[in-house]
Amino acid sequence: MQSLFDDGAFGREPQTLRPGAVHVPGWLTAEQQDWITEQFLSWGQGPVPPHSTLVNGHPMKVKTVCLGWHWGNYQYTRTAEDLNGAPVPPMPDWLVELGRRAVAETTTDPPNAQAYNPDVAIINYYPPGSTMGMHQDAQEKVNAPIVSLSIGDSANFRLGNNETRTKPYQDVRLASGDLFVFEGPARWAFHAVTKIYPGTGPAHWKLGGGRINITLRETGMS
Ligand SMILES: O=C(O)CCC(=O)C(=O)O
Ligand SMILES: [Fe+2]
Repeated sequence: MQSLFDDGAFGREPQTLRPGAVHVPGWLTAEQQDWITEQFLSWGQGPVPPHSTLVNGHPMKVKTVCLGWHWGNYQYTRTAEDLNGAPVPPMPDWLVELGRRAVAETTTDPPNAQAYNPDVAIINYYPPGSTMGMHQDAQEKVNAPIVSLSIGDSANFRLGNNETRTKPYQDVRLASGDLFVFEGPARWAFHAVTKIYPGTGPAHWKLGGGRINITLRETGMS
């Protein structure tokens, strides 16, 4: 596993959409994507099962599991209060390290990377045809970066402005293995996933269809 995430395993050029919003295509190798997919399958075994979080009283189309903290009822808790009450598994060290490396490679503010200590991972599975509406990641109490990793079918990711759910926004296609980081002036950007492109995932991918997205965040809570 150590060698799987060694120096040299990463390498594509970052593309800055706007200050603080950086896309790195193909950041994860096929082997890393497969390994993370195996972890995804084990996270799905519980103790908190993949579930549809309620947003504005409606179940989201994505199925979610969390590490570190549970996200539900617009708050972070250590147990899944809105589901089975089970404690959330801890954040694995390798995921914290991966997040730090992601920030180190994309930030314009290098001390950010050293200081980055994500304590929650939200792992979403998008079934074919699903979407996620415009929202801000707003339940965190600190300004630390959001690190997003995508595996499986490609998606249209919409990066909006910081104030409204409407234009101006920019669309970017996130493919399997892509990294997206939003920090600093883009940290509180509204964003959405407007489309999953069926049949675009890697041939080797164990899940076949759909998409996994992992976001790493700092809650600012203890
Ligand atoms: O799936 C994505 O690319 C974004 C996910 C997201 O915005 C979230 O989990 O809050
Ligand atoms: Fe989000």
